[in-house]
Amino acid sequence: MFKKLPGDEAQHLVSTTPDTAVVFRPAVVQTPAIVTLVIFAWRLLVGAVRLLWRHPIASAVVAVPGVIWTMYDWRAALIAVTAPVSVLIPWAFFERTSFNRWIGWRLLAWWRLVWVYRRHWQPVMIVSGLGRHVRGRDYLPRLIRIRCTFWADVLTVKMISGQSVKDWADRIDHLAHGFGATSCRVTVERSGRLRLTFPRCDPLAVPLPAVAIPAEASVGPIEIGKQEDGSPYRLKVHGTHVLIAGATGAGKGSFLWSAIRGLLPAMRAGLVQVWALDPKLMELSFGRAIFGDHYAADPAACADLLEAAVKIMQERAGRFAGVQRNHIPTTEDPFLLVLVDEVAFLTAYQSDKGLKVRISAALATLTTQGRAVGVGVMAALQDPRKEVMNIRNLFPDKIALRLDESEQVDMVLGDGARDRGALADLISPRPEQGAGVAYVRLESSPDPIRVRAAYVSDTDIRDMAALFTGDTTPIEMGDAA
Ligand SMILES: Nc1ncnc2c1ncn2[C@@H]1O[C@H](COP(=O)(O)OP(=O)(O)OP(=O)(O)O)[C@@H](O)[C@H]1O
Repeated sequence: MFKKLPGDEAQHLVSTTPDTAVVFRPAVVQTPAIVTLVIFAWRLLVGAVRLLWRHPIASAVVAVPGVIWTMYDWRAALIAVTAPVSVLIPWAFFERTSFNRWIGWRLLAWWRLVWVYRRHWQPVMIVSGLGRHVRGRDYLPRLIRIRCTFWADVLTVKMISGQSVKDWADRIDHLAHGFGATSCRVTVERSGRLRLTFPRCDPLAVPLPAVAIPAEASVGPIEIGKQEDGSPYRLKVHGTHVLIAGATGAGKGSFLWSAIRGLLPAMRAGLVQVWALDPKLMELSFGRAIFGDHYAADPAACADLLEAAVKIMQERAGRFAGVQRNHIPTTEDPFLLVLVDEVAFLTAYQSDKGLKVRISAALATLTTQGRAVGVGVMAALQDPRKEVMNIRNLFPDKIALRLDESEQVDMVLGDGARDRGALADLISPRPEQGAGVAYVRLESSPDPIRVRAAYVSDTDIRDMAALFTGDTTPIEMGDAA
């Protein structure tokens, strides 16, 4: 009835645990020496071919001088080694960027692969639970490729069949500490393959000066600052709504002012109007001249301004219906951006119930219907809890600056954002290091990206106001306020 297995059952097994597995001592088969030798020779051959295939350049670096030495003499081999080195050293010193692109980052990637990732791969995978050790065999995710950039190691990994992205996202802490990095980000490359990013340094640790005012009038995307890979970070404001959340002093103002700065030429050309709601009377009042009549600070004036924006929106919707589905900014129908600093002052913390209802209704109407007709809302707030901001899900694009608690990250950026590496609660509270640093999650991508907004100083704002009000022709404003 039972199939007989090779080997002996271990006798006299004493256990007090009822479900102890039955242990078999494996049968020992004597292998002839020649078979073992053939197996080892075959493995050596396969290993050599794989080495040549995977690392042709490294193999050539070692093999070519050896071959020259054998064919000629050691002097020829020495020349073969020193000639390229005498080219590489000046190249590395004087043309660092191209040297790194072609040689430096590849060498570093190889070194990091050998010294960090391959060495620690098995223990990190097993201990974190991403790999399994079953009956003496390791089942590990495969490390397919490693690429180094100036700030991070980027690994391509093939998951074990049956694993999910969440399995990895839940273990970013294990991975980061296991491989000696401060954090780890997980993104999906394609089905079954993940990209893990381990930062080696923080390229956003230094404050950025304000971005130059664009020469051309444009409604965006507006250059706000930098991304981690050094490329400019551009924020879309036309055709969306943006929610900016951050603890006090996190640098919300730099996002608001960088957006205004980028839109300034378009404002001068009459293609954009920025309406400012400044209930704290601090942030936006500084450049009040830029907003003209479309500035409100006390809650009643804020409600009026928002309702005026709703009116414009509805009038446009009536006119555009059946004629056009997307808004194109013109001087007749400019893009209208409603900026709200500390929106909770107008909603959750508003003691006048009537005003609170009017403001909440106007904001909800603008965020649900405004983007197709060229009305956008950009709102900043400190506390992202639902009871404080119950319409936060109506903002397609979200920005999380430094937050006080880890739970707030998903409240702002949406479910799973923190697991994927948006560690907004760990952004440095030191202004020079962390103010303006944020994780952005766009409607179009589930992967949060880390950016830093440029700092628009008081002098920059004063210059912007002077530029806007100085030699410009007055801009046609809507009949609000
Ligand atoms: N992008 C930035 N780069 C460097 N430093 C910045 C940046 N943004 C702001 N700071 C610094 O951080 C300080 C606080 O910034 P800011 O007032 O914009 O924060 P906030 O989030 O608006 O705070 P609050 O909600 O209290 O108004 C600024 O005075 C400035 O010194």
